[in-house]
Amino acid sequence: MAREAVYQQTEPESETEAKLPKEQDGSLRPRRMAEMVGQRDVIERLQIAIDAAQGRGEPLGHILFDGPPGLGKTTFATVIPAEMGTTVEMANGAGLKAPKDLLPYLTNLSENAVLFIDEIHRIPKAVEEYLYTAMEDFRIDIILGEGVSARTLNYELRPFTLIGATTRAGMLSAPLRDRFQIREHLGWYDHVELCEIVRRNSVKLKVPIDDPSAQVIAARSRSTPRLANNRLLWLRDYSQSKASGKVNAKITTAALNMIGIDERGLDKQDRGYLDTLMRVFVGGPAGLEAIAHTMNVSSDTLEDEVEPFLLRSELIVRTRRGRMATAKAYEHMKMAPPEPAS
Ligand SMILES: Nc1ncnc2c1ncn2[C@@H]1O[C@H](COP(=O)(O)OP(=O)(O)OP(=O)(O)O)[C@@H](O)[C@H]1O
Ligand SMILES: [Mg+2]
Repeated sequence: MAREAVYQQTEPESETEAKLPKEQDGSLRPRRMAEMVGQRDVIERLQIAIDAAQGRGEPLGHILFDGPPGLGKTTFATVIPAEMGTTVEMANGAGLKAPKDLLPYLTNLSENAVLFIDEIHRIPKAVEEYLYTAMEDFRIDIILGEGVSARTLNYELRPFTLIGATTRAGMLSAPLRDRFQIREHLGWYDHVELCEIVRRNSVKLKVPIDDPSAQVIAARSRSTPRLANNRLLWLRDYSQSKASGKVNAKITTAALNMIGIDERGLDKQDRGYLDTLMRVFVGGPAGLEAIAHTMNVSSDTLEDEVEPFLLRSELIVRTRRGRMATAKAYEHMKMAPPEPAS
């Protein structure tokens, strides 16, 4: 069961568990921009900005990355400081509950260093307001005391670059969003790019993968590098324990079938969603909350992690009255569509 949680990214039960799937492939994370696969246009624009900032001896403008989980936001936030030859402080929006939580990060930053705030949409308004002056003027105003005895201390910060990452760009307030000079949306990876990531990482992991096996993994990784890495890590374990270290397309397919990942890359949770929508709600329309309650998972998880891929694969559609399963979904799940109401 613990293994399933790692490889399949099922609904995390706690903060620590939530970190597990992400840290698992830490050793596979590219260290430099040149090691990254895909996102060519993003990389090209960033390289221009980095060159220009370095030429001027100034910090890079603040950067906001948005996009679905596992596409490289944190990776960019770690390779950019490496390219700049500077250091990075890592914070998480969920941990910055009050302005005082932000202070140690801001005051620790060395000149032109990077502050990375992951899940930046989760910072509360009071913290956000501190960030405004920090981002614009490299200054923070700390209010000490209360009422009539309150006084403001102005604190000069060393120039720095804020890199924010979010899976929910729409939840960011306009004033915060507008303070980022560079905004990049990370999109899905194509089949060729995923094959390349699998191939490169198989070398790092010393898994002797052939091209057909890499294709099987790529096809079942939902256009997401993190999932490709997780599938590859599982394949390594599986082949060591079941196939004396040998890997071919048949072994790869058996390994992925065993953890419930089908030929479209859907996992148990995705199929659970389709099953709920098709069986319990007779194909829909059904509201997100109702589906989430029936499945006993949070609606955020469904909206962020399950639905984007099902929508993109045209297995479900979102209508004004709720979610509906498509004919393609019935075909994929090998279920008979409901009789049309007469
Ligand atoms: N362009 C890339 N080239 C090669 N590997 C990549 C690339 N982007 C991501 N990866 C791999 O995918 C893994 C997940 O990426 P990353 O942690 O950067 O995603 P993320 O966008 O920050 O996701 P989350 O929203 O869940 O935090 C990385 O550890 C890395 O190994
Ligand atoms: Mg991340």
